Amino acid sequence: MFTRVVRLDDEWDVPELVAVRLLERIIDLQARQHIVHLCLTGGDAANHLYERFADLAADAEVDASRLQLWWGDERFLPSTDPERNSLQAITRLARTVSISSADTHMMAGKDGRKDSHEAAAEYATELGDTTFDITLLGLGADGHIGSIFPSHPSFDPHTTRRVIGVEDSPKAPDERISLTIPMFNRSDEVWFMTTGPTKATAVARALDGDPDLPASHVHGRLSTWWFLDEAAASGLPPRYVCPF
Ligand SMILES: O=C(O)[C@H](O)[C@@H](O)[C@H](O)[C@H](O)COP(=O)(O)O
Repeated sequence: MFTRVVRLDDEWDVPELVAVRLLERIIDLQARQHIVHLCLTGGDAANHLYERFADLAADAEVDASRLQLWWGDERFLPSTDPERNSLQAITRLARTVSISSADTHMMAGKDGRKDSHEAAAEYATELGDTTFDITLLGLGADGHIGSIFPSHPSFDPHTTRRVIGVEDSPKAPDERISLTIPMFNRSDEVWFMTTGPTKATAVARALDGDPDLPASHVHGRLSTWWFLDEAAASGLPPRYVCPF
């Protein structure tokens, strides 16, 4: 297992580069296995990626029927709420990727459910023994990933649970659903996409292994990639960052 840090010299390059690499990896994986399982996330960096990926996928040989989309976390809102991570991703990807509902595994919306814990239990059942080929993650300025926050009950690197309900989230909305750190770590590859100066300290602390940050505990079974722009990489020692 290895970690690689890739620095790009312009914020807008990160979504573009990750989209190109993601397309290449999916095509490469689909040449070797029937189904590719992707675990997506929410946030601005992720949404910019989905836009770029849709641009590229229009002319590429991605077989959407052999692509299963999962989510690492979700905002616990009514299923039609446009603020939901899954709806923001699908709205962008479906522009050119013919995703069928059978291949998208969205975390449940509020819609009459008691709470996020009920929705988390449903997702754990749907997951079964599924593991992901690639998990995409953003990074909060506080070092959160998915909906796992520092100094918060959601943050337990040793839990045996795979999916949890999250209350009193420091990032709105206050109720969420999230895969746990051990579940993220069952992914073959974990890709972090992070841009902007507000993330520089969290990036440096995570790559330095600060145990108080959830991001420090997340690693792919085979590889972990950090795709950073200049500003997000600005807190790293020169030895750490190799231009792509
Ligand atoms: O609900 C969300 O937004 C995501 O679960 C969250 O984990 C996001 O990925 C990070 O907060 C980074 O978000 P940005 O890319 O917008 O900074």
